Amino acid sequence: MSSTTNEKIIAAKAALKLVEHGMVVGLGSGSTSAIMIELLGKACREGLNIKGVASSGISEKLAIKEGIPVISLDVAPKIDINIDGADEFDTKLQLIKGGGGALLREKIIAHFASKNVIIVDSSKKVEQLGSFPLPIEVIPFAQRKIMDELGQMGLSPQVRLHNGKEYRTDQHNSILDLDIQGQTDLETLQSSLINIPGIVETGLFLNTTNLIIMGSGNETKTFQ
Ligand SMILES: O=C[C@H](O)[C@H](O)[C@H](O)COP(=O)(O)O
Repeated sequence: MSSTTNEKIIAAKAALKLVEHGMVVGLGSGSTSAIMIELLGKACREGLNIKGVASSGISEKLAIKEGIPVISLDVAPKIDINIDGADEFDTKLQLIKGGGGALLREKIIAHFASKNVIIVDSSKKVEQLGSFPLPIEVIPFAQRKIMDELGQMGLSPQVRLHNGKEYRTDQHNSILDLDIQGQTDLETLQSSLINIPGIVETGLFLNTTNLIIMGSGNETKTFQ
């Protein structure tokens, strides 16, 4: 097993301790969240009584396979805890997410969750966000014009591809990956992007996270 995978498992095991009987749990997306879902599934099979709200079709399928009762956000009375991964984080608990294209539902769940816990391996910690291109979800109808505007803003948008075709999200939208290196005012960047009609959401998670659990070697480090 790679040291990165080991760190993801260590972080997920630490997060599992925060999940209590009766909770509604937000299920993140990506490889670290998949490890979390597998751990939750095992705990459910051993008697833990929780319900999950999935942030992507892939996570929903995995959760069902693992035996976690999955409910839709609409019928969830509340989300007690949301456990998700990240592509980058800084010590101000700001994140870039969406490497796997699930940023929109992830952000919706993060907004409605009482507590947001991010689990990561140590490669995800950065001084300043932006080495990882920022994913944004856009309506395909407006994609070309949005790309022109983002190009003028110096953000070098790239259309995300999958198997040689344009990638589509669970909502059938496109993902553009932006170069935000050197951008220090992330709140303003978020506002500028979200104010462009046709941009549905961005992968900047600036004010949602309560706790980050990072696997570091054989230990965990926390940021809160
Ligand atoms: O869209 C995907 C999500 O934001 C993931 O949580 C993020 O890409 C991190 O994924 P991983 O745990 O595979 O590094």
